[in-house]
Amino acid sequence: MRIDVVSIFPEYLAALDLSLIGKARQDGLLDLNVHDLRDFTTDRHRTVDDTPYGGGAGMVMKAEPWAQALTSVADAEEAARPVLIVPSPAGAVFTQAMAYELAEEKHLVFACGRYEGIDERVLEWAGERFDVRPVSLGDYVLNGGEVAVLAMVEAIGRLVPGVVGNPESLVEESHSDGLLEYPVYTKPSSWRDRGVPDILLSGNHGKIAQWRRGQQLQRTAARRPDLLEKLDPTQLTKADKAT
Ligand SMILES: Nc1cc(-c2ccc3ccn(Cc4ccc(CN5CCCCC5)cc4)c3c2)n[nH]1
Repeated sequence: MRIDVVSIFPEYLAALDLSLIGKARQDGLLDLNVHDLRDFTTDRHRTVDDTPYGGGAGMVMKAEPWAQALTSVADAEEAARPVLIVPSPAGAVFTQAMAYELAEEKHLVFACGRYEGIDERVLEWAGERFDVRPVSLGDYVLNGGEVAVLAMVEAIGRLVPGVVGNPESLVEESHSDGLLEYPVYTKPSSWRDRGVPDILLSGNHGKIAQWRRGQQLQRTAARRPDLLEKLDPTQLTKADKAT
């Protein structure tokens, strides 16, 4: 998978050189390229913003540097129509389902806005060449798109085959079955007078799986009842309903 990120703060994305995603880049599993939007300006001051039409606070990102940058990255990979993900408070909320879907794509391009956002005409213009997706990380306002891109690249990248050593660990995670995950414990078995649930020390894997499922349901009911509402009834077994 090829990923291109365009930002006026390319150093913000340095964290993607580390750990799993960094190793995947070295292994050639992820071809991740970060670009400085200012490299696509033509004036001496490398201007990327200007005042908003209609007034209002702050500045808006100019369209032309984005058009130059996006054309350059689209040409870099002849793969089918790249997906252009534009972090925005006004986007569809990013979910694990979206991460799975995007992990199948050949070419992802992330446009990191700053200031008060990007001139809307860029998203309209990009529609010819890209599958344009405004995406929100959640219902809170960040100062720009970079933090959202770090989160999304990590969530998507770890689903690309070979990136996570043991694919087993991708199966039982939160949200992959529509529920929150169960609690985990490790040695010592007694820590500051706190023990580990006996069932986990029993070696009875059937009962352990049952207990873990019960914990998922209890946690989800307590912390995210909205997820329970969304559950497809076929995803709940008879035993679940007895919990
Ligand atoms: N999930 C999530 C993603 C983002 C995100 C993503 C991308 C950018 C680019 C800039 N910002 C900062 C910003 C966004 C909005 C405003 C308010 N708004 C501006 C337009 C006119 C009306 C009022 C102010 C500043 C961004 C914020 N935040 N949260």
